[in-house]
Amino acid sequence: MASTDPLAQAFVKFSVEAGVLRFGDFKTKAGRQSPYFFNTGLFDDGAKLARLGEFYARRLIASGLEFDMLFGPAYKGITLAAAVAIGLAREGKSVPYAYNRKEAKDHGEGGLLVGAPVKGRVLIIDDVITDGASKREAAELIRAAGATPVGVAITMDRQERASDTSADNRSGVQYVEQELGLRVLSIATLADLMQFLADTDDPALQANMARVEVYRQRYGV
Ligand SMILES: O=P(O)(O)OC[C@H]1O[C@H](OP(=O)(O)OP(=O)(O)O)[C@H](O)[C@@H]1O
Ligand SMILES: O=C(O)c1cc(=O)[nH]c(=O)[nH]1
Repeated sequence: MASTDPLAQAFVKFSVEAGVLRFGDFKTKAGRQSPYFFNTGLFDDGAKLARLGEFYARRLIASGLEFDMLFGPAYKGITLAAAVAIGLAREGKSVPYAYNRKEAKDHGEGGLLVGAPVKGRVLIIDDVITDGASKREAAELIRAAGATPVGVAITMDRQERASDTSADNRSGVQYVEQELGLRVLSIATLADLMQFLADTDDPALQANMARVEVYRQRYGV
């Protein structure tokens, strides 16, 4: 469980300070009461978005994963893919990016896809994975365009089972890796979050550790 990944630790700290990673009582998409929630939509100004793009870019470059372009699934993935494209360009790796509309446009240039032609090895950029259904849809869109999805980059891997009702005990990340054959890169994980709580000298933050641990024991993978 211990994590000493400096990029992940810096990212958790940044996310807590930005109010994106919060502690309290939150309902997840799976219907669980979670003691923490990561709301990527709260990277809501230019400085935070620029830093977020930098974190993704550094994680992607460190991973060694080879890709030709980025794809951001609507809606949240659109902004994120743009931020990552800028972050990568700042690291000296400028790549094309594209995104989709949720509803096809029937006038002007028309269609579902916007941005660079979708071709080659495509990396999907999104916020989180819950059960992986929307990543499967994104991968299908990419394949339908004649390109090859190779991975998904997200902010935080919650490392918890996707469902309480299915016999499948895997997390959404494991599903995407094993069933869709895509590599998943996350800037940080639940393990990184727990390490941050263990190390912080802020007692108010550290007080959340016990509840997060209970949650992890119950739902963690
Ligand atoms: O495990 P997954 O099936 O990938 O689900 C997770 C995705 O679902 C939500 O987005 P949603 O598709 O609702 O679109 P949004 O970006 O418009 O909120 C969420 O923001 C994730 O991106
Ligand atoms: O499970 C979810 O729905 C979920 C959890 C989380 O921390 N962040 C998020 O955007 N969704």
